[in-house]
Order: sequence, then structure tokens, then C-alpha cells
Amino acid sequence: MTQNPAIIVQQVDHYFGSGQLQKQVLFDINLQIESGEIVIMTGPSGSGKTTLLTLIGSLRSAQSGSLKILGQELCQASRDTLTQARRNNGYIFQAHNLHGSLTALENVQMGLEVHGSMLKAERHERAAEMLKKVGLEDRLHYLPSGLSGGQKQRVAIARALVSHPKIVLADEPTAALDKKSGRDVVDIMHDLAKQQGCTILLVTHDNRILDIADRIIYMEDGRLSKQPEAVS
Ligand SMILES: Nc1ncnc2c1ncn2[C@@H]1O[C@H](COP(=O)(O)OP(=O)(O)OP(=O)(O)O)[C@@H](O)[C@H]1O
Repeated sequence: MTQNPAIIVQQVDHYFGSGQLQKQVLFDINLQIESGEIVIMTGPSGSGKTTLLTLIGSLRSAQSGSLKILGQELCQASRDTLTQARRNNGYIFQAHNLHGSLTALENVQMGLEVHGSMLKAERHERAAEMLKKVGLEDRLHYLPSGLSGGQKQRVAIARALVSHPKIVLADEPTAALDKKSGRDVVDIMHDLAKQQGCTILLVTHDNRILDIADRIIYMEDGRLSKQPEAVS
């Protein structure tokens, strides 16, 4: 069976600002990620990792080159097309971005609201099931303020994965966590993603989680390269 690549980036440059203040932050990015692959992107601060992640995640519009996500060209796409494309994605960020006034269960249910046709009872059931998978079945009705950092991040993972997205984009998901919680959340992400067959692109500085990747790519000064030799 041939698998289509989930993500194909070709000759993408990206600039911020305009006129004399214009600054190029991505240079001739070429990247292909297969369906179901887990790819970690690492590299120095300011090298352009988040910029590339947000382009792939349809959170900003690509200016040049070609960016095909699930077969759809997103370079210079309209706002509507980008909004539509975002529905295929799950997002996990360093700041978990949970709604403080909603319980864990309600936060995860929000991840299903893109599926407008789903009955409330089904949303409830699927959200509760996903929270069980991340080990929070006894915290369904807790507000984020009553959860630890690792638990909050697990709620964020449940919210990102509950709709079975084809692509998950994660930006420093372990940055605010201690070693054990960080390990736990990436293990959960890895296992759920492999079960669901989704593609993950994860940006991190956390060397302790590199082993969950099928492949590691390295960004430096706006250019992608293979991982440098490991320093032992
Ligand atoms: N909205 C913006 N406007 C102008 N410049 C920006 C903007 N966002 C990012 N930049 C610049 O683009 C470059 C790349 O930033 P980016 O956030 O993509 O790097 P990064 O590799 O993700 O860094 P970090 O690891 O610190 O998150 C940096 O020089 C940054 O200052």
C-alpha cells in the first residue's frame, strides 16, 4: 500500500516585516513527512522552528514556494482555506491554553466542536474516554487551576487528539514540565498517535524526549538540515 505524504514543503522562504525592516527567517525549506510519521524539529532559539510549524499548521499564510498539507496547496491560500485546513489538525503548545473557567471534560469537548453534527451525549462520551486514556478519569470535573502542570498538559493532549486529527503540531509541549511529567506526556502522545495513525511534528529543545521520534530534523539560521552529530 502506498502512503501519501501528509506534509510536503518545497522551496519555502518566509519573511517578516516589509520595506527596509523586512527580515528573511526561512530559507528554501524542503521537507516531506509521511503519514503516521513522528518528526521532531530541534535547533537554536530564534532559528525559525515555530515559524515553520505555524506555516504547516495553517496558522499563518505561506508566501512563496509550495506547502501541501494532506494534498492541499496552502501557499497563498485564502483565510477560509486556512480555517478549513486547521480542522484537520490538533495543536499542543507549551502554554496548554486550556480555558480556565471550563472543566477538564469541557475543555476536551471543545476539541470536538469542529464536528458540529456530533450529539452532545456523544461528545461527552468521547471526551471522557480520551481523558481516561491520558489517565485523568478521576479528574473530569476539575478546573485547570486544580490540576498540576503535567495534568494540564495531558488535558491539552486529550483535547488535541479527541477528534482524531490527521496531523498534530506540538510546540515545546514539555517545556513547563518536570522530567517525569514531560516523559509521561510525550509517551502518551506517542502511543495515542501511533494508535490513531496520525502524523506528529513536534518542536522541542528537550533532549530527553528525542527518542520518541521516527526522525529528527534540525533548524539553524532559517535552514533545515539533518541532525548534527550527537555530542556524547
Ligand atoms: N511575528 C513576528 N514578527 C517579526 N519577527 C518575528 C515574528 N515571529 C518570529 N520572528 C522572528 O523570526 C525568527 C524566527 O523565530 P521563531 O519563533 O520561528 O524561532 P524558534 O526557532 O521557534 O525560536 P524558539 O526556539 O526561541 O521558540 C526570530 O528571529 C524571531 O525574532
